[in-house]
Amino acid sequence: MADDEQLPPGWKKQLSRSTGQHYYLNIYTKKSQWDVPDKPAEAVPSSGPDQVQCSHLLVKHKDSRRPSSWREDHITRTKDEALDLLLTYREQIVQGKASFADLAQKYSDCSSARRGGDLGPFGKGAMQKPFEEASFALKVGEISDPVFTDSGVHVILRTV
Ligand SMILES: O=C(N[C@H](Cc1nc2ccccc2[nH]1)C(=O)O)c1cc2ccccc2s1
Repeated sequence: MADDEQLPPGWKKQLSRSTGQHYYLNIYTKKSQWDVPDKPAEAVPSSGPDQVQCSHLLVKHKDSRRPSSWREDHITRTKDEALDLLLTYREQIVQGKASFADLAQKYSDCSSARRGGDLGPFGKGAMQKPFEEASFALKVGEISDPVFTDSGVHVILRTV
C-alpha cells in the first residue's frame, strides 16, 4: 500500500470511516479517488478533452431537418417510431448481439453509415449542441442513451 511519502505530489492518503478502505485526496481540488494516483495531483480540475471521436447510428423521422437518406428517399416514420427502432438497435449492441459499426452501416440514416457511423474527431462547436453535449459526456467505449437533434434520434459511441 502506497504511503504518503511514496505518492505523487499533491495527494494525501485517507481512511474511509464508512468502508475502512483507503482513498486518495487531491489536496488542491479536494476531490478524492479510490485508485492509487500514478501522477501528480492536478491543481486545476481538467476541463476535459479538446476533441473526441464518435460513431453514431441515426434514425430519422418525418420531422427531421432532412427527412431523406441513402436508405430511404422519403422518410415517413414518426419520432416515436424512430425512437422505438433506435432502442431495438441499441439493445442488440448493448447485449453484444451485434456490433455498433455493423448496425450503423446497415441502418443509420447518416451518410457516415458507410464508415460504420464514424464521424472522425470533432471539437466543440462542430455538431448540434445536444449531440456535442452527449458526446463529450461519454467516456471512451461508452454508448449514449438516445439523443435527439434536428436530424433525428441518435445513439452515440465514443471511440477516442
Ligand atoms: O451531418 C451529417 N449527416 C446528416 C445527418 C446527421 N446529422 C447529425 C447531427 C449530429 C451528428 C451527426 C449527424 N449526422 C445527413 O446525412 O443527413 C454528417 C455526415 C458525416 C459523415 C462523415 C463525417 C461527419 C459527418 S456529419
